[in-house]
Amino acid sequence: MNTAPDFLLIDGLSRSHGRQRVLKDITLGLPQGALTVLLGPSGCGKSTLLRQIAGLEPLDGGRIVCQGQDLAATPPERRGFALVFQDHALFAHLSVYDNVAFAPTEQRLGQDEIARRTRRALEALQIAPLAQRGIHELSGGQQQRVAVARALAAQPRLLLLDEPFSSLDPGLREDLQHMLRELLHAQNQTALLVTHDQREAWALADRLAVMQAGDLVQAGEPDRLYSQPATPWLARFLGHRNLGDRAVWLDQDLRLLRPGQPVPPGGAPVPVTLSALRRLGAVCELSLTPSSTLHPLPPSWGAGPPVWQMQLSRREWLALDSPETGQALVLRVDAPGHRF
Ligand SMILES: Nc1ncnc2c1ncn2[C@@H]1O[C@H](COP(=O)(O)OP(=O)(O)OP(=O)(O)O)[C@@H](O)[C@H]1O
Repeated sequence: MNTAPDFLLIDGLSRSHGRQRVLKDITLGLPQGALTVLLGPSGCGKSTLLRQIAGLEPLDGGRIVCQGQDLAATPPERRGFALVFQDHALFAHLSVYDNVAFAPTEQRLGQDEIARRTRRALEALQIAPLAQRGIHELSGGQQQRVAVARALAAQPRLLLLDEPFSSLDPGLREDLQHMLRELLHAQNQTALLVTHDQREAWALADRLAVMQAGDLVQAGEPDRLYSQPATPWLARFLGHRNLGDRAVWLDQDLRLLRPGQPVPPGGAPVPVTLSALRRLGAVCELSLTPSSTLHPLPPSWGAGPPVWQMQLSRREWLALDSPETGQALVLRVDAPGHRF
């Protein structure tokens, strides 16, 4: 659990366009050094909130407090925030390298530090080979990566990212998400990233905030939102589908077996930890302890090779990505001893 004090407090923000209430009394803290992901369907108000934090959109109510200081009178350029919006806004007359080196140079850092930060950001975004190119010689996706690298190299007080990887292919996007997360942590960078892509949110978020139609539905640790969604809408949005009281049968690759499906050959018992499940593309939470294991069923439970049954201490929610559909399946698992 993150106990660091909030770096930024969004306190009761609202915004309307005509009769449409785009933001309804949003309150959210951004912890120092953490990446908070703001997730929600298209049009729910994410970008509006980001723009308000940046100082580019008026507030109809509420306040934004950064390290104890109300930002109402602080113009965007004095906030010390870096923004990556969907239009990139790169310096067209500068090379890729000079775009990324721009902020460290303005900050009058030493030559070595400028070069180090610039190189690190270029490498993280996998654009070092493009360093000497002009901006007009880049694809849209490459420009997007330059924009992210430029913002990272600035090491701002707060990094604001609006759908920063939207133009990229899925494979590259996943690589860059991984690199971004590593670099943000290495820099202890406080950041807020907006996306409507759930995979991106799960890959990146230290904290997750989900919006729906101008409301902040829930914010907190991603696993907590997943296992204890605050509203039925959020449960559905996150992919929960209750399959009822059924036994959970898993093969050694943690694939779900349907009733009656032939049991594949088993392997060694698989220790189940949250991180092991996540590596396998699954999410499991609530009170599954790190020491929980999958045990082979005793032979009396059926002929044939062993399968694994998850031993759980009490009623749990178990969510696994279905390899067939790519959708998350959530199963309610009853206590051991209960025969399904
Ligand atoms: N200048 C404006 N005038 C009128 N309505 C606006 C204006 N800007 C935004 N809106 C409306 O406010 C709502 C929220 O827009 P916003 O861009 O914040 O959503 P979003 O969650 O970021 O969406 P997306 O993921 O599609 O970018 C939308 O219904 C949008 O049409």
